[in-house]
Amino acid sequence: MASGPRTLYDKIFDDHVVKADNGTYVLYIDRHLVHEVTSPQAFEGLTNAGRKVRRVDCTLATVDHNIPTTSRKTYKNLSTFIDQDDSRLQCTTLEENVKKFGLRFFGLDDARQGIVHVIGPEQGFTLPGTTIVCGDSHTSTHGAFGALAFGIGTSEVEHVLATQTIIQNKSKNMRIYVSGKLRPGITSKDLILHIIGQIGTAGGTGCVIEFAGEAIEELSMDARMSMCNMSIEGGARAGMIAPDATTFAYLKGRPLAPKGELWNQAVKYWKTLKSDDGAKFDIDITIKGEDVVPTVTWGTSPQDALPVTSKVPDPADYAHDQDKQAAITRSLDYMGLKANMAIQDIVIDKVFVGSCTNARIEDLRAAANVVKGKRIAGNVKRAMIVPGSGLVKLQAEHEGLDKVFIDAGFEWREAGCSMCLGMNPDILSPQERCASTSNRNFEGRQGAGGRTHLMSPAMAAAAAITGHITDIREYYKDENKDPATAAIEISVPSSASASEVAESEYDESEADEDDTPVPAAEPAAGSGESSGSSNAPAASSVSTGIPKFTVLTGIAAPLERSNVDTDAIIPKQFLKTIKRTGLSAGLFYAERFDPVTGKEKPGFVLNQGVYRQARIMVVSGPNFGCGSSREHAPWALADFGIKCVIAPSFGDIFFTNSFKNGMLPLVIAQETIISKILPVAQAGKPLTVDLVSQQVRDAETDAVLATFTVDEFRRHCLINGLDEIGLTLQSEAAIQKYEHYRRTTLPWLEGGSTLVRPIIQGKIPGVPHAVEW
Ligand SMILES: CC(C)[C@H](C(=O)O)[C@@H](O)C(=O)O
Ligand code: SF4
Repeated sequence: MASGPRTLYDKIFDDHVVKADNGTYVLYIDRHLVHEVTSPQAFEGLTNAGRKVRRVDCTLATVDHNIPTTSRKTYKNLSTFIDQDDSRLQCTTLEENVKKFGLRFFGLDDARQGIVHVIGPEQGFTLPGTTIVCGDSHTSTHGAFGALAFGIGTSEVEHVLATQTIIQNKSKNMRIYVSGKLRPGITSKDLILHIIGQIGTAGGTGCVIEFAGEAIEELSMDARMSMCNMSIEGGARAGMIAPDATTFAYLKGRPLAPKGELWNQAVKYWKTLKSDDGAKFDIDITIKGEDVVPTVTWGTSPQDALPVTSKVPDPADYAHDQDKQAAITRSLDYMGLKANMAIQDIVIDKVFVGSCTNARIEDLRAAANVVKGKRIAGNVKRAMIVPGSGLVKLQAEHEGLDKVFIDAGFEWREAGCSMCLGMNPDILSPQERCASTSNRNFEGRQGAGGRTHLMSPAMAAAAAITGHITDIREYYKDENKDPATAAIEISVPSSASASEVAESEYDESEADEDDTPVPAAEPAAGSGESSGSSNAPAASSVSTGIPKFTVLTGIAAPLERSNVDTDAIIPKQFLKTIKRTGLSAGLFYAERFDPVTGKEKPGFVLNQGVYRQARIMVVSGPNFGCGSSREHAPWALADFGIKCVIAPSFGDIFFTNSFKNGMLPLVIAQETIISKILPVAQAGKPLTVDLVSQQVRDAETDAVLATFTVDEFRRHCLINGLDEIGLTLQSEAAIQKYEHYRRTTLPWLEGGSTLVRPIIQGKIPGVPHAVEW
């Protein structure tokens, strides 16, 4: 536990410790969000081990990534609605699992369905001071409420389902203080892109970022969510903002927020959730709010963010930094851009307003205001508005925004992840260029060969009208609009705030009359009994085990790159599986195979000679495995035969995911890698990675090239092949003790009056499943 003045992160962390052992903590998880892509293997693991979901009342599931965003007017069921076989299988598998384990589920016939990070806050499932996880990297979004929210891999999803806890090490505290005010027309999306441009995609590695300062306090909840959403793009484990009056006003009256006396108790506690004066931050950065201008990305990493008034970088200016020069050259080539061209001269083909970053009601209002009374430019082939949830869609329609968009030539879609990731039919064609409000511009992210420019909703809307990237300030000037008020010009009917729409969709008394099978009665708060319940098989603490890792000798493949994201390690089309095996075919797919012929590209290291047998990968640059939480990345490496990756640093979630699969992600100083280890790999010679003696050796000469240390608990689990779920379940008494503490100290987090009992799709009277679809 932290002593002395504590940060917001320290406070929430300390309040959730079930067990501490030498720097390794078992943390209780208050809220677990589940979606179809990262859960099938977790539920399969539970089933195989005969385990149940510990807290069905703290778990909420939906489908979002794989679903088409076409009209649901004729929707009957998931099986008939989704054409793609693998997408359909993932969705129906989730549907079966929520039935089997008795979980709450918002399916496509439920107005509350939407992107997992939009629906949690909307329902009041997300609350200040809670720990929130999801098998999705953008779980950081929920930190906007002063929650400790972070993405996890599928093995951890299984761990949370089974134990309602997670094993954690303490992250570093980082503060990004935004002083002063943002200038008129500048949004939190510009601010977060600006910040990532400054700190880089590895800037927050190993940290939890607290965003603070006047400019942050002035942001609405929707705007705060956009900021925290992208803290993962800054490499952080989580982002958070202290809860305040804005937070409480947003939450009050939400269906799952506490009510009555519990609300008062909760607010009293929530008001204590701020960093103490004198609390120590390991990294403290100040950004001047007034320095932030409309910001867009030009390249293939979120850190390639520049003011819209700038020029595309020139590799010739980076002769002093060869890594950077190579990265810029590669990005320019992929993006089809010329060095030194004005960013505003970049002509676009498509526009996507959507994603968990920017598909909330305020985002749609901002975009609608820009396009009202206009038509999209002739060169824009397609412009899509994809609301973040069914309730955002209803609200927007209530305000007439759908009509504004349709009149301007936009498509008005149903809720889902859509073109943010292209796991569904909404994708870019090769070489198409998109102005996008999403969060990732990686190669192939929105479709193989597609080119993404990240920006705010207002800027994406302006680009749709002008046909090229546009400075929103100039656009507003031409329109004689005041940028300070432009985003809210479209009137909001006072009778229907988003929370009221959300509220109207759920009536607890009606749900109580529902005939949904209820797994088991919830004990009253403070009764001392475990309040989790499930109709699934009883818990088992049998350890199923992971492959052991002791000493590994094998060929090491060299990869001279930085910031290798998990989208590159395994692209989205390979995530549509319900298995953990057979993924090597997708490993580094875009780099290994020609997209048209499917033939191997001879230039990629894993297609060359001895490296086809690689057991180890040696990466020269930092931040390997950044981005998405997909555990498919380590699964694919392991399936290929690579059990150890050596790099100067790793993306947090990839790092953890590797250990859970009996693999070793090994952090070694960059100089040592470049001078001692990489040459052996480049010569096609074998290396030995010895976890027992913590050494990397030249396998032929046995010379020690590097020594290393690995967190003791993780090393112990790897060497002995221990399954962490089995280990954690042995701490049942500590978990029950914590649950008793939680029931008595933080009662608003419990079942009973504040949390609804589990509900199954299509079973709640009063919820407009068919609405106007
Ligand atoms: C599918 C999921 C693992 C992934 C994530 O973790 O971020 C996705 O949401 C993404 O945005 O790439
Ligand atoms: S980043 Fe995109 S794909 Fe991932 S959860 Fe958000 S909207 Fe969905």
